[in-house]
Amino acid sequence: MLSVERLSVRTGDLDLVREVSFSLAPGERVGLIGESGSGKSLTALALMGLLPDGVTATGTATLGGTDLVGVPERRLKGLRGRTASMVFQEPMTALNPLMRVGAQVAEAMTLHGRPRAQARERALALLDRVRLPQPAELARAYPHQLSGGQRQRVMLAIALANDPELLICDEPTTALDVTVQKQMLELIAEVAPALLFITHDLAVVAQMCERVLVMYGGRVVESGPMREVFTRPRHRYTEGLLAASRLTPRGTRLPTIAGSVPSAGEFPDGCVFRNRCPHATPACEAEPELTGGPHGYACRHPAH
Ligand SMILES: Nc1ncnc2c1ncn2[C@@H]1O[C@H](COP(=O)(O)OP(=O)(O)OP(=O)(O)O)[C@@H](O)[C@H]1O
Repeated sequence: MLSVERLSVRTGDLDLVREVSFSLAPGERVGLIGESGSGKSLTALALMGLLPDGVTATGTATLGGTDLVGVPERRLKGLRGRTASMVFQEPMTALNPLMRVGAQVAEAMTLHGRPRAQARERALALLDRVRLPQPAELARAYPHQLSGGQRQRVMLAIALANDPELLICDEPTTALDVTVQKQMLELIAEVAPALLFITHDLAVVAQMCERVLVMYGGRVVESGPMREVFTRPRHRYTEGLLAASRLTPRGTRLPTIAGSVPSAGEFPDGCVFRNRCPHATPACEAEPELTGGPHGYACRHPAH
């Protein structure tokens, strides 16, 4: 569905993203990870046609047969939100502070030609879909009257407004506290038609995605099924990322998020990362034989 081939992004004669290729099938969730400055955001912005002035993309990217790279801005405006939609890290800067949030969700649809009354009605349905309480009341609020988590849900409602084929999330939960972050991730996993998920947080990617692309210095240096990349990293940079992360390969099962994570069947013996176990306690640490398992990963603790 999304097919990216040799996508490069440059400014002047400086290459910022180099020949990135990948594909993403309908319903698939792919993580894009890598250290700060590795080119993750520019890759996403290139797919959205939202690169900053002076920064250009070459190569090809098609989504459902529609070209995304090298398309004039006038055409892109009509496509954006219907092909791919994006949710950014900081919703306060993306929302209009002077406009009620319901009107902002509705505007995303009227801009694409939907009649005003219909758009208003659907805006309420979307606010409900992203599990905002009392949508009719909430629609009349201004962004500053909402919590960070609620604003991020409004952004998600806007992103979903025109039934995109692909949702791109760039660190969508970094600014949220842990409990709100978890709820938001569950919601994204549930509503995304297909997902390209950008993050620094390997634990989050392990939870959300089936496949992962690792970027380093503007290139994709490694890609593959999440489990493979995280348990048998081939690139030294990925090894370093894993070592520096909270993930340690001595674990138990991932908590289930909207059925997206590999089931115990896909992970022989429930083999995954220890810190993803919702029940992990210091007692498990004290009893290594319970966390050993045949692969060195499966948690055998009776309480789990
Ligand atoms: N407008 C711009 N002009 C010139 N260089 C830029 C521009 N925007 C980004 N860059 C550079 O391109 C590189 C990739 O940036 P990008 O924002 O894609 O990284 P990232 O992996 O998303 O990082 P982060 O995780 O910090 O958001 C960086 O070296 C950055 O400094």
